[in-house]
Amino acid sequence: MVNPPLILASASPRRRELLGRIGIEPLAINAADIDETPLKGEVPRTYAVRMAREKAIAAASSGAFVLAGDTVVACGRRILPKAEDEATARECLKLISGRRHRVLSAVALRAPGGSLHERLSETIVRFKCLSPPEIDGYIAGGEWSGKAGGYAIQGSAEGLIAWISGSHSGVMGLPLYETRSLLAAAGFDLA
Ligand SMILES: Cc1cn([C@H]2C[C@H](O)[C@@H](COP(=O)(O)OP(=O)(O)OP(=O)(O)O)O2)c(=O)[nH]c1=O
Repeated sequence: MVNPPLILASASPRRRELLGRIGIEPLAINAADIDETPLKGEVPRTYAVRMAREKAIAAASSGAFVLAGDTVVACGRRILPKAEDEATARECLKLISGRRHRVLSAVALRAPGGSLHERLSETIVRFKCLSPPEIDGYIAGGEWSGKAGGYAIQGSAEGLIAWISGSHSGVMGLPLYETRSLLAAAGFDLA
């Protein structure tokens, strides 16, 4: 069976790499530029799914599958920002130090006919209690840049993570189990 083309609606090189791990090479990358402001009172899981869905809709292309993802780090009901500067990254690390937080990673698929389907992965992560020198060292390394919650599990932060329950690929940005099952349910041939 020949699949319709698949477009990845993401500027994230990690999402492309993760997709490659399950043998899928997108025909094109069409990063969606959407308003990522959470709605008033919006809870993290609803927000993550809505963002993934809106990215898939924004990159819609007739006759193609469009895949999008969104990864949100949450402390209780609080949605942590994507760290774009050192001060934000530092604030996030102080908040998640020594306690559990959740990583909600949503994936949305727009099928060639226009129907939309989503899946959500939820992972619980616990960092060790971070000392001030550990926080300084992590900040100096710069791996936090552009990452939700101010860290990247795929880098040196893994040495600071005491425990994780859920999906490692989900924390990185694209939950592969959910992605595969979403594609299979929509009739994409993964053979
Ligand atoms: C927590 C965590 C997040 N991240 C990344 C994944 C996402 O790229 C980013 C969260 O932002 P997203 O808005 O999910 O994605 P993005 O802006 O990078 O890309 P696009 O919207 O174009 O698809 O944080 C990691 O790479 N590792 C981690 O451990």
